[in-house]
Amino acid sequence: MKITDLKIYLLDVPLRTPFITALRRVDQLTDVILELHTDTGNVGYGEAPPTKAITGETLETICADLNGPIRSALMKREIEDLSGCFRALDACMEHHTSSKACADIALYDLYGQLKEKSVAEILGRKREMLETDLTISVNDPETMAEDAEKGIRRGFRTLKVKAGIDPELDTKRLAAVRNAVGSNIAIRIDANQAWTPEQAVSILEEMQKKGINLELAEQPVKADDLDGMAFVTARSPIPIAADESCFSPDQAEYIFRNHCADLVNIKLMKTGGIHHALEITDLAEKYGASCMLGCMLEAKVSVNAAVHLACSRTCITKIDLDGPLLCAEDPVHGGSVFKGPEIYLSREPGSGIRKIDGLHVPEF
Ligand SMILES: C[C@H](N)C(=O)N[C@@H](CCC(=O)O)C(=O)O
Ligand SMILES: [Mg+2]
Repeated sequence: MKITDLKIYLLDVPLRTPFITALRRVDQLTDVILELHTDTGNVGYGEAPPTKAITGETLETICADLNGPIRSALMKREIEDLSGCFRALDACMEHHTSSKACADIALYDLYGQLKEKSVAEILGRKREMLETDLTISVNDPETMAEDAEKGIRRGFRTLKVKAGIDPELDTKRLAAVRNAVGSNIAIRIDANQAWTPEQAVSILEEMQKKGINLELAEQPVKADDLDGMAFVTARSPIPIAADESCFSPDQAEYIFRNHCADLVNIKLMKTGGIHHALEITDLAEKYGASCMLGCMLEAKVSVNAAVHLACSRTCITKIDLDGPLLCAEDPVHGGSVFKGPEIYLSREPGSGIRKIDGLHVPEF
C-alpha cells in the first residue's frame, strides 16, 4: 500500500456554546482534515485544529505544511514501512506538531487498514471504553454554575473547569460550580497559564479551605516556567498537571525527573502524533507517573485517534477527550461512539472513520 496523494480540506462545526479559556475564545470549530490516498484505494484520515495560542499553528500554516514539506516527505512511501514514514515526517521540519499529528493519525489509520486491525489493537489494546470529563468555559460564576448543572444532566461525573481570566474571581467561580453540582462530582481546574506561582499556591489553598475539593489543577503558570511549576507542585494541596509545559518526550522526562508536576496532559497536537505520545507513556511508566490524555478543541477524527491510544496504555488514567461533545453536530461517520461521558472504542480496521460530511477546499 503506497501513498499516492494528500487531499486537504477544512471542516466547520458549530459549538454548543462559545469555548472560552484564559488563552482564547472560539465561537466555531474549523479544523484541517487530511485524506491520505493510496494505490490500493484505501484512504487514511487525519485532523488538526489551529491552536495558535498553544502550538503557534494556524489553518494557513497547517495547510501549507501538509501541501509542502509533509507531502514531499510522504509521497510514494510504503505504509508497511510505518517507522520510515515517521522518520521522514519528523525530519521534514521542526515543531509544527499539529501538522505532524494530522499526518501521523492518517498514517496509523492506513497501517491498521493494511493489517486489518484497529489502531488500538496495533498499539496493544487494554480496554474498550473510556469516561471523559466535560469542559466548562470561563464565564461569570452564575453562568459557569448553570453550564456545570447542564453537564451533570448530560451524565458527566467529572468536570474540567476553566479559570484564569480575572484570577480574583476564580474562587467564586469554582465555589459556584461546586455548589451547583454537589459533592459527588469530580472537579478539575485548568488555569491555562494564567497565574503566577505564588498566586497559584494561594488560590489553590483558598479553594481547598473553602471545601471546593479539587481533583487536580492543570497548567497553573506560564508554559516555559518549569521552576514555577515545580514551586507550585511542591506546595499545592492538590496534584498539578503539566499541559502547555509538556509537548515532547524530552520535556516530559524533565518534568518527571525534576518533579515539576505530578502528571502530564498528553495531547496528540503537542507531541506530533501517536508515535511520540507513546514515548511519553513509556517514560511515565519508567517514572511510575500517570498521565491525562487530552485534546484541543477538536472534532472526532483526531479525538478518535486519541481514544485508540488511551485504550492501549494503562498509565493514562485521566481522560479529557470532550472535543466532539463541545460540538453541536458530529459530521464524522464511524470511529468511536460518544454517549454522554462514555466513549466506546471502534473495532473496525484502522481508526474506523468512514466518511466526513461538509468538507470544503481551503481558499488560501
Ligand atoms: C477541549 C479540552 N477539554 C481542553 O480544554 N483543551 C485545552 C485547551 C485547548 C484549546 O484551546 O483548544 C486545555 O488547555 O486543556
Ligand atoms: Mg489544559
